[in-house]
Amino acid sequence: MSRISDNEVEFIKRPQGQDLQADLTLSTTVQQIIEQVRARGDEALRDFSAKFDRTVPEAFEVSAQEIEEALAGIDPQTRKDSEFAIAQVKRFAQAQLATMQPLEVETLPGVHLGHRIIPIETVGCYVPGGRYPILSAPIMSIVPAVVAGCDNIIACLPPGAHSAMIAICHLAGAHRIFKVGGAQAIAAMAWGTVSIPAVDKIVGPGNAFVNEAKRQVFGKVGIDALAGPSEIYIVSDDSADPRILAADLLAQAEHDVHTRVGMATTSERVAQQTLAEIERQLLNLPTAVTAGEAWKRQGEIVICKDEEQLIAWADHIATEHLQVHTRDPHGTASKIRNYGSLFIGQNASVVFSDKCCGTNHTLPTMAAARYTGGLWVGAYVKICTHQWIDDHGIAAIAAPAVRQSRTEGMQAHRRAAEIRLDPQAIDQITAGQKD
Ligand SMILES: NC(=O)c1ccc[n+]([C@@H]2O[C@H](COP(=O)([O-])OP(=O)(O)OC[C@H]3O[C@@H](n4cnc5c(N)ncnc54)[C@H](O)[C@@H]3O)[C@@H](O)[C@H]2O)c1
Ligand SMILES: N[C@H](CO)Cc1c[nH]c[nH+]1
Ligand SMILES: [Zn+2]
Repeated sequence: MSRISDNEVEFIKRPQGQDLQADLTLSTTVQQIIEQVRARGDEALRDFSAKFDRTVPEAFEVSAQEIEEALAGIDPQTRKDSEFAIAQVKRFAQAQLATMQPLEVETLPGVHLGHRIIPIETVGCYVPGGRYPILSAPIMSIVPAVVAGCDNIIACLPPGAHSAMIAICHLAGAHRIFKVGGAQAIAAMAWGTVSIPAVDKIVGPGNAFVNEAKRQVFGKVGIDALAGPSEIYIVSDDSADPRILAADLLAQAEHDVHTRVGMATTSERVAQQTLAEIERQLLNLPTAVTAGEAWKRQGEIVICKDEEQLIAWADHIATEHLQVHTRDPHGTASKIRNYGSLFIGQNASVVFSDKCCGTNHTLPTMAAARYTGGLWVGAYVKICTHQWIDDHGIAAIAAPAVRQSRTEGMQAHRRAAEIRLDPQAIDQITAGQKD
């Protein structure tokens, strides 16, 4: 098992930012938003939209005419590129779904067990708005729901979102689209309001408010995972190109000042050159205000003594995106356990998954990659078991069930098993004459 601590590696740059998710007021703020939406429905949604989005839509649901206008307004090349991305995400989701098979197996003579793959009926896809209109975001949440065969696919996006985002929600296959963002959108989809239907499961990334709301409504509805501010980590040796490393780190840093970006390397030279290269590239990066702040607050470069330590450190970080830039990237990659998605070799930049190669870009952050992968078609289906048992099966399993129930003092359980074992005695068993 890989356990490693900060003092075992050498920090060339340490992150200085505080963890936004650890902000205690966040939990209380979100709890109040959820309570208000639950109690006052659409009225609360209007209040929170005015407060946090500075705009209150006339109707929360996007009308057929608004969809037509959004489709008419989208730049033709942007539409083509979005359709390309939809096709790639669909192709990969279909291939992944094909790996999930229904099961029928006879585990003992007469004991027939199985499972079915059942699409979730109603899903709510949160589409983040904010700093950039991320055109691939609706695709990543909606397309796998279509592939899974969900009956009702609801999309929520902040009221200020670019109209192209509405067009892409529609092209991706959303059945209904609503202009409501943040924690209030999550509360609305969990509890339902007059305008917004309650869903069975909520998926999709978002800011700290969105994620905290998903955490708090979990149980009332299912959630995919907590996918917060983007993260990238790179493991490298001295074969890596610091210009490429810096470009890939800054690509994710431009998302948000909370983006966590970092690199571990076995090469002191690569570490120092990447540090210098980041400062150089920031000088002419149009989004340097955000990317530079993210790098200042969250940026990290560490030196590991060998590949074994590099791998242990990567598992410790459990980042959303892990790029591997070593001489034998497949060899290194095969030894790593904790990541949201793995980018093997110099060509596999995170940007391709972000936009259009077909893997889902909604991935676990904040080290959730220790226990989950990212959003995928499997998140939109339930694997539900069933069983049927013939007389041979009863002979094999009823006696142990009777004995265990008796040992546990669960007499009603014992009777239910016993009447299968001895059907002629059902009246005596249920009358308590065989207790
Ligand atoms: N992990 C992933 O897969 C992934 C994918 C895409 C985007 N992201 C991340 O999603 C995030 C998107 O964040 P965003 O903010 O741009 O969009 P968002 O849609 O998540 O949040 C915007 C909403 O937050 C609410 N809000 C704003 N200020 C608030 C406040 N003070 N109190 C309560 N609510 C408030 C508003 O209602 C607004 O509609 C980014 O951090 C990005 O990195 C992650
Ligand atoms: N990197 C984001 C997920 O963390 C997704 C994205 C889309 N476009 C750009 N970035
Ligand atoms: Zn990105």
